[in-house]
Amino acid sequence: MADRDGKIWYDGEMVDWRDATTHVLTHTLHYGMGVFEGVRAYETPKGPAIFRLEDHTARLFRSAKILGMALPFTPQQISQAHLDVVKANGLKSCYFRPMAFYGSGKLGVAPLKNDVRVIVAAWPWGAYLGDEGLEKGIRVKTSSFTRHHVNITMCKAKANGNYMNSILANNEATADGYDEALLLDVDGFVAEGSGENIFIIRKGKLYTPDLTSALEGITRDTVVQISKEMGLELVEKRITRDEVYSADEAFFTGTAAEVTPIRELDRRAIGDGNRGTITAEIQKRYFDIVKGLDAEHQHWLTYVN
Ligand SMILES: Cc1[nH+]cc(COP(=O)(O)O)c(CN[C@@H](CCC(=O)O)C(=O)O)c1O
Repeated sequence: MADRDGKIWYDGEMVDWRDATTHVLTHTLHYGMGVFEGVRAYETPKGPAIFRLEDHTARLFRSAKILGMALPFTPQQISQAHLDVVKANGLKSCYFRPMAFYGSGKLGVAPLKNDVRVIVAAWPWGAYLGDEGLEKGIRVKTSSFTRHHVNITMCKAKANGNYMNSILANNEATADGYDEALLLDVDGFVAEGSGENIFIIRKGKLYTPDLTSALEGITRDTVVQISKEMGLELVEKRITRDEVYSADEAFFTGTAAEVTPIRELDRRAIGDGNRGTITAEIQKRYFDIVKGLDAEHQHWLTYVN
């Protein structure tokens, strides 16, 4: 990634990719307290459009508030930075990484004297879990790592350090030949993927875990809206791993993962082991919306030009 061309928005300035660096004594590099987002822009008939930009910016600020970080820019400035980065790099579609971190200046646990730095980077990024995964579904393993207890770290903050838990889970799953991990909460109920929320479908009803130990996903919220428009009953409840085993369909949602079917959990085929029909419909509606092909959901799109 470091050898790319292009520009990155860094503390209010557009800098060359290679110059977007930080000191090795950057506080967040040592202690992991920072906040970030994953946002996507898609190519639409009216040019690039950023999906639910304001919602992502709002979550970035919510995450910072939860951690007690004061961001040195307004939400409007951060949202505008996304638009500027697309233009500066001439991107038609992309994945954004806005991130706020404590700079160098003082090491020691408390970052009180460290300035907060902010970047917005963007690059082309295809299917997070692979094109084949989008079409045929992915193989998932229940992780031996438990999702954080809600009072050990702040699960509603999309915080850099939270992702050590996700990395451990994802690394374990992929090392064992799976595509992604599913994490259980401290009580053994399904929480979420290492970077996604999860839905299951049984007898035509949609179920998703309540948000106790999971990130409040924007894609999850989009799918909740889509399911209502499809007339599907949606139940938010505690879900056990064997309810996933017994499901007719299952899928992950996330900005990076989009809507990725799960064809297998722990070597149990979900349904017939293929992308389910309801999943396929939700996935199609999702992609029509993000690609500007759905007139009813233009309010979720911020057009760059
Ligand atoms: C733990 C977690 N749970 C749920 C979600 C879904 O949230 P949303 O994108 O708002 O629907 C994400 C996003 N994971 C982001 C980071 C992936 C990565 O860093 O790699 C993403 O999908 O961009 C998570 O990281």
